[in-house]
Order: sequence, then structure tokens, then C-alpha cells
Amino acid sequence: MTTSWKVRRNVLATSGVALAFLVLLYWTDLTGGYFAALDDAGTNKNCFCELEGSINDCSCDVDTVDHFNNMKVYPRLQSLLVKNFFRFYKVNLKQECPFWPDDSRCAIRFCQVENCEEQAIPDGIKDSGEHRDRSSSYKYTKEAQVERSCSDAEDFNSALGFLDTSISDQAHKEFELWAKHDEAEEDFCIVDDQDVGAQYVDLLLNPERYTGYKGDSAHRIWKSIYLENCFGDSKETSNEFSSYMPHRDLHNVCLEQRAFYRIISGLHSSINIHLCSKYLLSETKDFLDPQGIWGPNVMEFKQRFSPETTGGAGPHWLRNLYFIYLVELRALAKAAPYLRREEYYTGIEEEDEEVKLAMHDMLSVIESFQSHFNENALFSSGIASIKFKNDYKEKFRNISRIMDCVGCDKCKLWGKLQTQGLGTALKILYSEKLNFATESGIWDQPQIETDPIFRLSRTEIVALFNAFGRLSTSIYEMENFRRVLR
Ligand SMILES: Cc1cc2nc3c(=O)[nH]c(=O)nc-3n(C[C@H](O)[C@H](O)[C@H](O)COP(=O)(O)OP(=O)(O)OC[C@H]3O[C@@H](n4cnc5c(N)ncnc54)[C@H](O)[C@@H]3O)c2cc1C
Repeated sequence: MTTSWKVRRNVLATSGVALAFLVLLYWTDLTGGYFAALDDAGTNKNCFCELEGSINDCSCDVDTVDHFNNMKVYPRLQSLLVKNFFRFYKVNLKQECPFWPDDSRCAIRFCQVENCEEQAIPDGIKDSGEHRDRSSSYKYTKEAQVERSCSDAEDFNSALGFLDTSISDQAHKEFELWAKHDEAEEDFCIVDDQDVGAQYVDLLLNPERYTGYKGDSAHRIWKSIYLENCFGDSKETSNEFSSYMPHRDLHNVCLEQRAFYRIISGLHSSINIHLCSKYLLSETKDFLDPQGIWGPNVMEFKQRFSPETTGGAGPHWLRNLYFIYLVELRALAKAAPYLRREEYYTGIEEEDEEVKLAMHDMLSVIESFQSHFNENALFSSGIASIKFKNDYKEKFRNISRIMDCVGCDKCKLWGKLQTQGLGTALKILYSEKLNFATESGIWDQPQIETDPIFRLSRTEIVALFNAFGRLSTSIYEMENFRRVLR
């Protein structure tokens, strides 16, 4: 690049940032009085996103989460999620929608997912495969990468060691299916990284941001997802979209149903906050800036969340973001002893060591949080709750199927990842196997020799942390919107 090009590029980049800043200032000015909402005391001091007080159904408040996330969790996640172990996610984006014909395509080019180059993926991730077989928890260890030599077995007496293996191949296949079925029993979502169509995606090349996906297709997805919240009392005859979003009736439904709705609504808020904070401000056709200018769009945020434009519901939706954040935070704390034992192996020695250290630090911070969500409050009412828990699983699995119907590849990628991360969090929170392994002190042993029973695949771990990273970023971005709107 010549010097004059560099100068021109710098000028353009600076003008891009300046434009984004001006848009911010413009809207701050315009909305100064409009945004200010009355607080409980009747004073005109807060913007609608200046949430205060209890998050409901949890023992902590918004301020505590803001401080903990923005100061401690967010910066750590930012440096962790760019590491090779976390940036490559294996997913099947070609799975057909099982519910209706795919009738939509995203209107703008920013919907496309950029494929990653085969050589960019570290060998340690590629070669080890992603099978969820019984040895999967050790597959990312260094030892698992070293092939066993046949000569290791030279002094082995084959006659004495003879084992009657006269079990048919068919029976072996069935055993495998049973094992897979037993393992999947605890799953809250469908993991498709073993599908023929699954491929690695570099998440850093495909940031979650505004794509222009909207209208009937997007609404049908959200509506179908909220419909999964109907436990028994089906409202399927209603054509009213709003009837699936009972924010006004929340106190009339049981805790489990309320939690389900709040989790989905929190995810919905998070996705919409991202598209507001990484909005396409200007689609410049300049070949020096082919990606356009991206930045926060305060007007879009206001339109989506202010009480005036949402019938008073917007601030509740934002509060639900904190709820889902606390659910995933608690899952990470619960799985911390297990996650500390993972190798995070990619084959790049120096980086693997760094990731392990960063992970230990991150998990200690997460464990130190004082007001964790109490997962035992859910599914605690005897036999009925067992059925409820199974219904929950089935409904979350359905949500992962619905994600295959999203008509914009980039939205589908992040939708699937976040659903899988959420499913992994719920699996951790309600896994009998994890409880059993933890209670038997297995994670404290210097060497784990027996089958630990509970395990997560690499794909589940990548989804779990990236999904939590999305929620953490949303809470951080809210702080930025708040600053502008004050
Ligand atoms: C899985 C998925 C992923 C997506 N990812 C992206 C993306 O990466 N980039 C992008 O630009 N677009 C994305 N979209 C589209 C985006 O979420 C919106 O659907 C779209 O921008 C249209 O917005 P809307 O204003 O019509 O309301 P929508 O967000 O479509 O919401 C529909 C209705 O739901 C209610 N509602 C809105 N928010 C909440 C909430 N938090 N809780 C409860 N109810 C609520 C309101 O009544 C609203 O009218 C995605 C959509 C889906 C389904």
C-alpha cells in the first residue's frame, strides 16, 4: 500500500468513526427528554434502560450484575474468546427446516457466513474429531493425540488374555446407540456437529451484527419459539402474536413456565441489542471500505426497547437479559471443577497453556459471585416436576430444530450457537451425572482414572462460552447506550 493510500484510508476510517459518533450525538440530543422515564419515586432521572433493583426470581439486582460483568467478566471473555480453541465452531447450517418449506432469503449480503480456510483450523481441533463417544472427555488431551504403537503390546499373552468377543457387530452397533441415547438423555438441545453437512466456522470472521433479516420469516421463528412455552394450556388457535408473550401475566404462571419465557425473552433481547450496537450506519460502496461503516444505532435501540414503542414491555425484556445471564453464569460456576480439568487442546502449546491459565482465572472469578441463581428452585415439586423437566428438555430441543428454519445464514449460525450454549448450561444445571461425579469428589483427584460419567464435547464447551460471551457483551453494550441516553 502506498503512503497516499494509507493516508486516504486513515482519513476515511476516521470519518467513519466520526460519522458514527455524530449519529450518537444527534440522537442523544434528539432524545434527551423523550427517553427520560419516571422512576418509582416520580423523579425524572433515568432512561428506560437504566434498570434498577431486583431481577425477580433471583436474589440479586441489576447493579450488582452490571458491575460484576462489566468490570470482571467481560474483559476476561474478550481475550479468551479470540483464542483458537474458542473461535472455531463446528455446525451444520445446511440442515433442512423440519417444519415448513424454506421460503426466505436474507435481503442483504451481510447475512452470508464466510467459510474458514481448512489450513486456518489448528490440527489439534481438526484431527481429534468431535465424536461424542465414551472417550470424548479425554480426546483433547495431549495423550489422546499420540497414536499407540503396536509394539506396546508385545509382551502380552494373547492366549491367557483371550476374551470372548463373540458379540455380533449388530449388537455392538446397538450398544453404541444405547450409550449415545443414555448420554443424550440429559441434553437440552440437538448437537449436529457430527452431521455430514457440518463444517467449521471461524466466529471471528462472522461477527453477530445487523443483517437486515426481518419481516414474516423472522417473526415466524420468534413466534414458534415462544409457542414452545405453552405447557398443556395451548393457545395455538390464537392468531395474535402478542398472546404468546405474557409479560403482563407472568405472575400468574408457575416459576418453571415463567423462567422458560424469561430465558427466551432474554435471548431475544440479547440478539436485538447486538444488531443495534453493530448496526450498518452507512453502506459505503467505496472499495477501500467494502464492509461499510458499523456502529451503535441509538434510535434503533429506543424503537425496540422503550416503553412508548413496546406497550411498556421493553424494560421487562431488558431485565430478562439479566435473568438468562444469571442462569448461564450459575451453570459455569457449577461446572467449574469439571472445566478446570479440560485441556483446551489445539496443539499450539504456548496458546493452550495460556488458555488454561486464563480459564482457571475466569472460573475463579465466576465462582466468587455472591448471588448465584438457585437452579434448585425449579423442578422441585415432586413427581409433577419430573414430567415438567422432561417437557422442558423436549421444548428446548424443539427450539434447536426451529433454528434450522432461520432464513439468514449468519443469524442461523449465532442462533444455533446461542441455543446450544443455553442447552449446555441447562444440561449442566440439571445433570444427575454431574451431581454424582462432583459429590464423589472425582474432579479433586490428581488423576482421573475411572469414567467420570459426565462430559461435555468440545462443541458444547465452545457454544457455552461463546453464548455467555454474547450475553456479557449485551450487558456491556447496554451500559454504552445508557451513557449516551443519560
Ligand atoms: C434466531 C434469530 C436470530 C437473529 N439474528 C439476527 C442478527 O444476527 N442480526 C439481525 O439483524 N437480525 C437478526 N434477527 C432478526 C431480529 O431478531 C428481528 O426479528 C428483526 O430485526 C425484526 O425485528 P422486529 O422489530 O420486527 O421485532 P422482532 O425482534 O422480530 O420481535 C417480534 C415481536 O416480539 C416481541 N419482542 C421483541 N423483543 C422481545 C423480547 N426481548 N422479549 C419478548 N418479546 C419480544 C415484540 O412484540 C416484537 O414485535 C434474528 C432473528 C432470529 C429469529
